[in-house]
Amino acid sequence: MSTSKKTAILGSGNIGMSLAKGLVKSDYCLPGDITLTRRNVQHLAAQEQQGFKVSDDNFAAVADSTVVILAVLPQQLNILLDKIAGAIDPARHLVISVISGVSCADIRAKLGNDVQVVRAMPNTAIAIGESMTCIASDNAEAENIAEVTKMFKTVGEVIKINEDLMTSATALCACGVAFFLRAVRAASQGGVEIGFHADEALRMAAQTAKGAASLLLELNSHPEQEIDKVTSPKGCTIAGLNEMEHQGFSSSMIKGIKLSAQKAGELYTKE
Ligand SMILES: NC(=O)C1=CN([C@@H]2O[C@H](COP(=O)(O)OP(=O)(O)OC[C@H]3O[C@@H](n4cnc5c(N)ncnc54)[C@H](O)[C@@H]3O)[C@@H](O)[C@H]2O)C=CC1
Ligand SMILES: O=C(O)[C@@H]1CCC=N1
Repeated sequence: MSTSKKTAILGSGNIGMSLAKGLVKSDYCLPGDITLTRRNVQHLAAQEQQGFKVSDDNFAAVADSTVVILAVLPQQLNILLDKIAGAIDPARHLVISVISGVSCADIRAKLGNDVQVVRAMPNTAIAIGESMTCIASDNAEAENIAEVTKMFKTVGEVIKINEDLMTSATALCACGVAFFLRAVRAASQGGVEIGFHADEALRMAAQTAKGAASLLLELNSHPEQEIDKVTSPKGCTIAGLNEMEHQGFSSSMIKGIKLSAQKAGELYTKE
């Protein structure tokens, strides 16, 4: 029997589904502890087969849960909050929002001032237990922050930050998955040009990227420290690296992250 809290994930798209998968894979809870909602439940047939509860009734899903995870798009949120407001009991429910650009106060403005809200910004690597999740709250009790930390720690790393940095965390960590994947894709395309088949080039680039990230995380070192070990004098690494910098490699990554952070703050329109 599961001792986990009944959880409703409202909006089971890319991140909602990845989170559900990750929580079950890590044994945080059983599929039957989670109700997945979506407007068209036909899209959740496979998840129902796996033992998740599925529903298109957000109000009922909230009424049947104690933890409510909001995972719709920012532009879909107000309709959802209007629907569930009557089912939220501040004494019973903890609301967790993974929605970019929406503050805890924005959510309370719709659900009631007493409701405890925690924002969490995971990324899609949550499905395999490798998320970098940032969490923030302006009113949740320590016990609830601890529970959210525990939940997301089962599916990756967790850092608690100030809420005003949440849009920055979105750009660096959530959007960041796409940025690094594009870098791996570009490396593999380069690999094809210099002689490898596409599938092997992609595998080689991905494992190389994983090794590079692991060097930083496991040795606790700085990128330049590790780069210095690769760049032999008059060698081929520094030639390639400097050419990339001449073409704006670091600059384009920095500018992209700044634009994403700005955009993350503009995604939600209060009504
Ligand atoms: N995709 C990502 O990597 C990340 C996304 N986020 C945030 O998570 C949220 C969802 O993003 P995605 O999963 O990418 O979008 P998505 O479009 O894949 O998922 C949203 C889901 O919500 C469903 N939905 C919409 N209105 C609904 C309603 N009233 N009731 C039930 N379901 C409803 C949609 O059918 C869809 O399946 C966004 O706010 C985004 O900012 C946060 C971190 C990472
Ligand atoms: O692209 C987006 O808006 C969402 C938020 C972070 C990742 N995906």
